[in-house]
Amino acid sequence: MSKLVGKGITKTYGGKDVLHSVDLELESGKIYGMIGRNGAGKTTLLSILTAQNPATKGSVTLDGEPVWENPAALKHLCFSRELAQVSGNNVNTMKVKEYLRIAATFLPNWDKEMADRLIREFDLDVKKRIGKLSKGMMSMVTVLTALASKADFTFLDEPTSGLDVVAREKFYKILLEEYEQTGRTFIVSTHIIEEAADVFEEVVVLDKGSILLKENTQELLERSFHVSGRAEEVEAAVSGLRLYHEERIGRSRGVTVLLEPGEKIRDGYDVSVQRLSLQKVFLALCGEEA
Ligand SMILES: Nc1ncnc2c1ncn2[C@@H]1O[C@H](COP(=O)(O)OP(=O)(O)OP(=O)(O)O)[C@@H](O)[C@H]1O
Repeated sequence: MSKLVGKGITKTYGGKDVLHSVDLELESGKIYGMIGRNGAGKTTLLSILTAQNPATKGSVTLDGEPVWENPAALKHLCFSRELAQVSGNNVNTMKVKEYLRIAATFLPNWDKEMADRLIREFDLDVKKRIGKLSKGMMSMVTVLTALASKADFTFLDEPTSGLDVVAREKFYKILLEEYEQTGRTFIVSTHIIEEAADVFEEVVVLDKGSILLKENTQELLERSFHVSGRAEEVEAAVSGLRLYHEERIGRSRGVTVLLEPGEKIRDGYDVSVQRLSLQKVFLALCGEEA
């Protein structure tokens, strides 16, 4: 089993730390979801983990070997970021097929057959110039590049942002098929949390440049609850627990709790206890303060 390990990753831009000594271990054979608010540092972290951007401090290793300027390690990594963000004039004037031909030369495990199949599945016109593609078609090119790279650790930054709902479903279906057949590791950052929640075996929550949580998605959902009712009943039921989010309407109160081992919501109080979706857990963790 391979491990990609980031240790003490700090990134400073213009004197400001945008990543604060981040430690992160990614194991092979999992699909990770990375979620965080705008500007949390997701793209920066993914680009550092794949050695496309140097860390100001800290290290990234694959099975103990540094990845920076190390072709032996880099051939196992692929970072497919939004094409709209990387397109310079050179890329914009390229036809899709030229872009893919160049990608194939940079990615040592390129699977041409898979690329051709995905071109058909996404109905992509490879004769079109990148600059003339719609946002969704650009997303398809980046998704296709990531999947056909066959890299052991494949990072996708907002892969579904430009895709319509049909194409998004198709993307997750293909991702799961590929994962089941190959056991490759995928790290997917997304803002569209709910539709991806079932796909992510583990979820990494990044908030203001720090990792707030990295956990099996199912286990996280099993310990996350919303407790509501009359304020005094709720207070008694959750007394001693850490509250992540809180609403008050008149004499009613609602709170979100993430139970730690050994903790429980106290019995015997007149409260409603509900499970939360991943999106609600995320809102409680990264939304307004409790
Ligand atoms: N090249 C750069 N120069 C200066 N600041 C940068 C640069 N790249 C990113 N930043 C800053 O670093 C912080 C994190 O940005 P990053 O793009 O990593 O966040 P993100 O979580 O991917 O955001 P989003 O979800 O909006 O894409 C932001 O404050 C951003 O302005």
